[in-house]
Formats: sequence, structure tokens, C-alpha cells
Amino acid sequence: GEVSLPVSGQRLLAADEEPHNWLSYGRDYLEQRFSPLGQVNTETVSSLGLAWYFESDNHLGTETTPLVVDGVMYFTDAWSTAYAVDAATGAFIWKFDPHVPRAKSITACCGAINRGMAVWNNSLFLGTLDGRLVAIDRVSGTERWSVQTTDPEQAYSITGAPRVAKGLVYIGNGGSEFGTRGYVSAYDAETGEMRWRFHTIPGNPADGFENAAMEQAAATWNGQWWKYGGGGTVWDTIVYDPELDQLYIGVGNGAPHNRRLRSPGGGDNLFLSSVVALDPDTGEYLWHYQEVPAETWDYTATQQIALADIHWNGEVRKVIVHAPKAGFVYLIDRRDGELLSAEAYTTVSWASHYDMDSGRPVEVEGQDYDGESAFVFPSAMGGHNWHPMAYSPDTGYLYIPELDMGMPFDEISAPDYKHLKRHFNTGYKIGGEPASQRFTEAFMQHLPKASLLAWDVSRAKVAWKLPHPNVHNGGVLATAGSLVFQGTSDGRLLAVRADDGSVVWTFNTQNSVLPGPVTYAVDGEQYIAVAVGRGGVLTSNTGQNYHTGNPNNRIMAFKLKGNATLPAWVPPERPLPPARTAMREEDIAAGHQLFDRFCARCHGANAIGDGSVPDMRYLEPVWHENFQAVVLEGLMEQAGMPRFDDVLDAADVEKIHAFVIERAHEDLALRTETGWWADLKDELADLSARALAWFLRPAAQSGGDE
Ligand SMILES: O=C(O)c1cc(C(=O)O)c2c(n1)C(=O)C(=O)c1cc(C(=O)O)[nH]c1-2
Ligand SMILES: [Ca+2]
Repeated sequence: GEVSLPVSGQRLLAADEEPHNWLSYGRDYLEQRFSPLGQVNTETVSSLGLAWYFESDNHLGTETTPLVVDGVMYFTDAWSTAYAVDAATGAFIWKFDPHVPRAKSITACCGAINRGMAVWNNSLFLGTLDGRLVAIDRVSGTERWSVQTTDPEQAYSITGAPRVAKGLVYIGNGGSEFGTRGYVSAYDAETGEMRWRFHTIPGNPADGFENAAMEQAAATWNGQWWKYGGGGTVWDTIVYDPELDQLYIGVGNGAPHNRRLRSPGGGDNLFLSSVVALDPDTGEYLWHYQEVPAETWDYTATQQIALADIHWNGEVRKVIVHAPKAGFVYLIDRRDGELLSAEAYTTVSWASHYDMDSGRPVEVEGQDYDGESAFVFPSAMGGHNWHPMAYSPDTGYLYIPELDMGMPFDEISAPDYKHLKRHFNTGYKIGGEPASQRFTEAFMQHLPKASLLAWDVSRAKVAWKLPHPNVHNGGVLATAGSLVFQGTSDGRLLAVRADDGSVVWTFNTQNSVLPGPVTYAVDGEQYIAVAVGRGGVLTSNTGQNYHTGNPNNRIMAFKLKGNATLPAWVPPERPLPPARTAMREEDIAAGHQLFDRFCARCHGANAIGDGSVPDMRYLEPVWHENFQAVVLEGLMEQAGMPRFDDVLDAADVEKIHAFVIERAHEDLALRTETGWWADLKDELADLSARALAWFLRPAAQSGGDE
């Protein structure tokens, strides 16, 4: 096809002049995910139909935001692969495979997922799960340069989309659940040469500090945090502010999560759970605002930042709009980090409110699980996770994929805590005895709920709420057509009115939708496109779709009068399990414990899979025959199943296998009784019971307790 003009810095700055394109992760530098396109609007949306779909070769889940440049769509898929397709037809143009070693999955917290790319001139930039930053020629789909941005010996991974401004590519990484130290780096877009690196938390003071900001931050830490990594990973949001020429990063949670293990003796632990402003050219610290001092619940501040001009107390202020895991919407002045407002958008129990004189939260006593277990809102998954939100300057509303859910925390205190390489190191157990009765009651009183929530930013309160039947729903797009688009985990794409949240259009996507939709135009026709496919940490922990399996990941694009159709989805036949073993009950229970510790993160708690990785209850006979070889010898390593012979022996694996067979029989009995086999509705009704089973599973999954 036609070669388009390079995507220069000038084009990125003036993205509104080419609304037919979607040039960066959040569409433009403001990252509002608001599009000026309005052909699809409240009047016309009823004729919106599928224009095309593109299917990838796996079903490991997709979190990608596609880019669209002059009729070509670029997106990522599982294992950090990248694709180019024709944006009007979905016709394949090229695929780029960085060949991520599949064993990397064990030290990636949340699956082989990736959130997208950045474009600059004729290059695309891709972060890979194993920590590389790769420049790809966007015409030929071949590699221009590649740099390793992380120490491969440590449990770093890249899941987020790089950002680009002023000729530099900005990239962070994930891994704080495994005990890493967070940082963000800038690379020259043309050469791949590193220009600067900013660490988000101090290292060992004995090694000297990288800069004055680290020296000051170290005064807010105690103990020997560097031995545990300390955390503060920049795994999602990085936003360039063209008006003030600043770069904002959202900093992640502490490692381990439990602050008494991480920094005995207290301290705010800067810059955990903070928004930090940096000089985009040098990486020099400018200012910060810490949302959750001494973070201890996995409350990352990495969730997407949007920049906006807001009417506030009779003035127009340039603000950061932020709705991170901690459950508050923050309005932060972009000039200096002053907190203008912090109001809860969901159920919050860890803090009662923010003291506006000090800008600090007022913590609720007992919520930090100090010796005593606590049921805390929001859960470690957050009131809102990475799923992109949108802000419409037309309505003044922020549209948040809200998750209203609590979670029990139960401390593993020193000296029982041991830091384990390659495993989650949170420093708490989730549920388990002796607190489970209390938690069951707390849980039943407030079952997990989710909504699309419209937040009136200037009034700092909820405008409307569209409740969803299921938790963990997708990201959001707002448009000048007075519409908001959101996918759901139960497999629908919705268009709702931006003013009142009424649903005006629905499409059955056959599979969960996690990322945010995008919109663009080709030859005067507006398209809405979204990546469809379940994965990531959230869906794998709740196991919807488990009995129906998943189609492969897809990009679906819609336009007015589009009349393409999806092929009918035929749920796979499930094999009958082998005969129950003669193993003793206590050994099966031990197998359950081992399963929760080593297998559940991918294969689901209580062996309830999410359909993206093999569900242990539906193994074909050949895998039962080769169970030991798969777990201990790496028989399926190339498919992403690591070997566990460093932590398990044959007797352990036999117990795990017996537990898996037991679960297969339990499931078969349940299916036979209730006819769950193919009825999605019944499955949804059962969601809360299964979510409960997850929360109350034995305590070991979070590691650190052996
Ligand atoms: O602390 C970290 O380094 C880190 C990294 C990531 C990631 O890279 O995806 C997630 C989280 N934390 C996290 O807390 C979280 O809830 C989460 C959800 C997801 C996902 O893709 O579904 N990733 C991550
Ligand atoms: Ca985290």
C-alpha cells in the first residue's frame, strides 16, 4: 500500500488535526481517550455492525490498544508479538515475533500480556515480556534496533506500552510482586541509545545514591528494604505534558506489600504509590505527590493518568486526573503536584478521607492487618486497575471501569517470612484460617460488584453508574458522538449515552473484552475497534468462561451498516477425567496447598481455569500420562509451562496430580447436576460463589511463608 508520512513530533502534538488516526496509547498526549469523531453517535449507533475481525494464533489474552496511522492498524498480542493489518479490512500485512522465551511466564505476574506500542516517524516501539525495548520498521515489520532494558537475572517484565516524545522513547517495567526495584528509562528513538534512567525508590545507601531525589527518598525508608527490591515499578502509565514540558510517571506498590516487613520502623517509603514529575529530556526529578504513603495493599499509582483543563473553584486549572487502585479520584495540579481534591469513587475502607491541609490520607485503624487480619476495600486488584478510563471534555465526566470489591489480608510477620526468588512476595496470606468465618461474613455482606462509573470531575462526585453483571470489565472510549464504549468480561461490547449511561447498542463478542476500544476513520468512514480475549491477572483469578473455553484473541472493528459476522463458537468437548486415585485425603489436601502455591497464579485457584491457559480439570489423557514430565522436566516449556524441579519433587507432583483429578471429578458431578455445560447465564449467577472460593482458598498462594 501507500507509504504514509512519518509520524513526526509535530504530528503527535497536533493529533486533534487528524482525528481519523489513533497515534498513541491514549490517542494523544493528554491521554483522555476522547475522540473528536462523531459519525457514530447517539442517532446513528443503532446501525453499527461488525466490519471485520482479525484472529491471532493464541488465546492467552490481550490487553492491547491498537494504533492507527493512515489506514494501517498496529497492535500487540500475547508473548509481545506485534501485527500490522489494513484498518479498513483487517487484511494481514505483517507479524513481528520477538521470540520471548516461554519460561519467562513464571516471573511475569499476570500472564503473557502486552498493552500496545508507540509510533515515532517510521518506527514502532514494543516492550517485550523479557524486558527488551524493540524498534520495528512500521512498513516492513522488521527490527531496527533492540535493547535489553532490564537485568534478565531479576524478575522484571514489560507489559505496558512505551510512550514517545521529543525523540525519546520512555519505558518502565513490572515485577514488584517478585521483589524488584522500579525505574523508568528514556532511549533515543533513532538509535536505541539510553539517555537517562530514573529509579523510583532508593537502593542500598552503601552503594551511593543516583541523585539528590534518591537521597531524600531514603530518609523515608527503614531497615534493609533493598534486599527485598522495595518495589515501585512503573508498569503502566507514563505521560508527556506538552503544555508544561514535563513527564509524569505513575509509581507502583511496595515489595513486599507488607510495609512492616519492607520498612520496619515505618516511613512513607517514597516514591511508592506516587505520581512523579520528571524533566523529559534529562529524567531529573521535578515534583511528586504521594497518594498512599507507606503503601501496604498493592495500591499502585500506575493506573492511567489523564491530563485536562478543569473548572475548579471558579478557575481553570491544568490538572492530572487519576483514579488508581486506592479508590479515590485525585485532581493534582500539574505545575507543582498540589492536591486539589481526593474523593472516593468506590467502596474504600483503608482511609476515611484526605486531610486537605496536609494532602495526606487519614488511615482507618486496623486496616493494615497489623497482627490482626483485615477485610479491606478496595482489594489488591484495585477499585480500578490498568483498564483504561476515558475523560470527555464535552460532559466533564471521567468514565471509570470500576471494581467494587474487598479482600481479606492476613499478615505473615517476621521471622516466618522468607523472601523467595521467582515467587510472589507479598508478606500476607489471603484468607485462610483462623479468619475465614469472619471473611465469609464480610464477603457475603458485600459481594464483588462492578460498573461503568461516570464521575463528574468538577463536582467531585458520581454522575451515574451502569452496574455490570460481572466483575473485571474492560477499558473505556469516549467520543464526540456523545457515546461511551466499553467491553465487558461476560463478552459484550456496549455503547452507552455519555450523559446518562443508558445502553444504546450491544454486540456479543463471544469472549471477554479487557482493553479500551479505539476509534478512527478510513475513507470517511468511522470505525470503532477493540481487542477481544481474556487473560491478565484479573480474569485468571475468577475463572469465568472456564467451561466454554475461549476463541483465539481477536481484533474486532465496527462501522455503520457493517454486516460481517463472527463464526459460531462451539465450546470444546470436555474429556472425562481418569479414575480417582487411591491417595489419602491428607495427601490430596497437601496437593491442594502445593497447587495454590505454585500453579494457581496461572491455572486458577481451586483449579478453576479462565480458559486462557489449560484448565486442569479438562486435561486430555495424554497429559495425565505425562503429568510428571510436564511439571518436572519442562515437556511443555515451549508452550509457556515452566519446569518446577527446583521447588517440587515427584512425590509433590503426585499429590498435585491427585488433587487435580479430584477437582475434575467434583466439576463433572456439578456439571451433571446443574447442566452448567454450555449455559453462560448460569455460570454468571454462580460467579460470586466461585469468587468466594478464590478468596477463601488456603493461604499459601502469596508465598513468603515457607
Ligand atoms: O507491581 C508490579 O510490578 C505489577 C505489574 C503488573 C503488570 O506488569 O502487568 C501488574 C501489577 N503489578 C498489579 O498489581 C496488577 O494488579 C496487575 C494487573 C495486571 C493485568 O495485566 O491484568 N497487571 C498487573
Ligand atoms: Ca503490583
